[in-house]
Amino acid sequence: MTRVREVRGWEALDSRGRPTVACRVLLDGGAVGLATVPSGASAGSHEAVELRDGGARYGGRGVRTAVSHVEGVLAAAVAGVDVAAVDDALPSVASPPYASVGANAVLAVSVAAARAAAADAGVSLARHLTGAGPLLLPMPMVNVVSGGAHAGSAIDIQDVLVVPHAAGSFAEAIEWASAVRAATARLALDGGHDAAALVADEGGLGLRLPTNRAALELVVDGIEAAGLTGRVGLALDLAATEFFADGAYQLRREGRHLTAAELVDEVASWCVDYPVLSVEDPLAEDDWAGWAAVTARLPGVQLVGDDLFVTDLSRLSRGVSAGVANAVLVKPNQNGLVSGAAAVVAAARSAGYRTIVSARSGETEDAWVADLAVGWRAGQIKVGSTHRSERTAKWNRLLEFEALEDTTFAGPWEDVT
Ligand SMILES: C=C(OP(=O)(O)O)C(=O)O
Ligand SMILES: [Mg+2]
Repeated sequence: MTRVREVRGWEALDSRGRPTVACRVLLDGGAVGLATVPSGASAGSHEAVELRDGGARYGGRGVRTAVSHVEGVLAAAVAGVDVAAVDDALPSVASPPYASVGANAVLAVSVAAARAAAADAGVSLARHLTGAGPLLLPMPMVNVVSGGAHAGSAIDIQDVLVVPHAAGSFAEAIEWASAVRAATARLALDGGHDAAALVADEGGLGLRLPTNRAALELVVDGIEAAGLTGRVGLALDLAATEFFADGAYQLRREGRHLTAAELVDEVASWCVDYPVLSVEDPLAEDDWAGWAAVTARLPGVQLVGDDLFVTDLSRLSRGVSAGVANAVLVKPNQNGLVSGAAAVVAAARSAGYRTIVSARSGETEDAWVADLAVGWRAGQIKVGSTHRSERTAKWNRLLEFEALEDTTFAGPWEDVT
């Protein structure tokens, strides 16, 4: 048993230039763990609650109050506690959704403690979580074209991503994704798009295209131009909650207002016309009926609940009981605790749902989410594009594992146990 000696917190910056919570946990014996937490733009309303200061600083987005809770009530709750039991002690101060202390404060302590425990054991966080045996590297989903809240609504849907499903290694998967992004960017420039406006929040191409379908078409053309047809497929994140308003799905770029049934028809037609392997949040976060309809309609497609499940056990079990979706996006800051997100991974796996560990659109250079994806044997990971350092930090962490450790690479859509 190694006890927590000290918890410190401070305000750092994320990739959108907004404040975020950073934390250092120091253990008896000298091991330390540091962590900075990310932040979403298309956040679900059922997520654990970020605490922001309000007022004038940083447009109200300061996190000094959350930091004061890190160094105050949260530090007091874990002082002298076995580092392995930190996640059990944190909820004694506040319970989900952590509105009083801030899930950004709670997660910072939780991740820093997990890192400190790994450091104390002399291993990486991934190794600490996964135990002995080869590390399982996840199949990446890589953003190529961005829209929605990540790209000034250039298109309505949020992400058109690629899945290099035939790649034989993680490094090859990233190389292929990079080739597709480069080819897609070239096609966009040839088509007259403004190079200066290209890079969106997650490093994807923020292209003002006439329709959503045009974005899929362009990336498929990029796959072909890169010579990777049949080896790289598409994944979509509609983030449909963001364009659901007044009882309809508002595709503003196209001037169309769709019912859930019409949107399901639209998505189903994309899945017929393009090599779509995975669709995230095709319906809004509380549209359980629409979700049931899309699940019945597209049994062969990976259907991922992000805003639907918000890395929450009770929402996931409602989905499992209703037979809704077949995969869960796992964002630790939606939950608030590393152990809470791990429990969602375990529950998903026992229900036969796939798991995709995900970063947020507001990130930092910190790469702990890559360690969690490996440590939990999640099978898939989504952290944005191959551009912007807060994205490459995660890919580079996985490339480092592949270069230096005994690893296996998650095959295409391999069911991981
Ligand atoms: C990463 C995502 O976006 P955000 O962090 O803005 O919620 C997502 O919706 O999957
Ligand atoms: Mg999403």
